[in-house]
Amino acid sequence: MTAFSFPIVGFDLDGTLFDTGGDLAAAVNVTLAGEGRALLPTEAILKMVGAGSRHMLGEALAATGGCDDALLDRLYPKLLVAYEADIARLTKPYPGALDALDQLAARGVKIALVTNKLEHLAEAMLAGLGLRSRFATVIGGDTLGVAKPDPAPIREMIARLGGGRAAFVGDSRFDVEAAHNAGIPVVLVSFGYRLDAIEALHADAVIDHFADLIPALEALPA
Ligand SMILES: O=C(O)COP(=O)(O)O
Ligand SMILES: [Mg+2]
Repeated sequence: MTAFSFPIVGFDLDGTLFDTGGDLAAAVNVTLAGEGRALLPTEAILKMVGAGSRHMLGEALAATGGCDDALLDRLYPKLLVAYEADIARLTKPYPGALDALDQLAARGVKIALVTNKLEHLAEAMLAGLGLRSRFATVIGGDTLGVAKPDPAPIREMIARLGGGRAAFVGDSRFDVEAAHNAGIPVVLVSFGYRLDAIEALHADAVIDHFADLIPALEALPA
């Protein structure tokens, strides 16, 4: 078998490999309820995911009566406690995600997780689902002090995995920009948590199902 075109493939977590929206939305709503705020529908909360959980909470507070830094500082720890307490209750891999990881691993590809979730929460979620061993490395939004769309997490992924040609798979503007800022191509999944229209993001490829991932990676220009 000839070597796969990308010896390193990185994945975003929320809305890409894992449907985390139910548990994220529950934690946001527990936090809003504790403040006497109105609850938000899951679909509204999903549009707030991508730039980290503090940003998500800020948007949720802004949408339910207002937000300032002092309020966010006070409620953010509560959100994290609520989320970690139930981090893998509704969360599950998207259809075909684990198969795609298996197929890449069978081709000798090194697989990374690069998320804007806090690293310890990403680790807790993976441990809760028994899936940590699928990833050669996990880089969170707080691992380097800068998060996607900064290219640093993508560059760190490539460095940790020994260098070589890499591609990234994500669901949001933050993923496309981080990958392109690091100079690597990005495959966008159409089913994740996205505020922007797909066409506005200029991904190198778009897939609707993980069964299409390997052909999409193979079709990317060398
Ligand atoms: O925590 C977030 O807002 C987003 O996390 P992600 O980078 O895995 O999509
Ligand atoms: Mg995402």
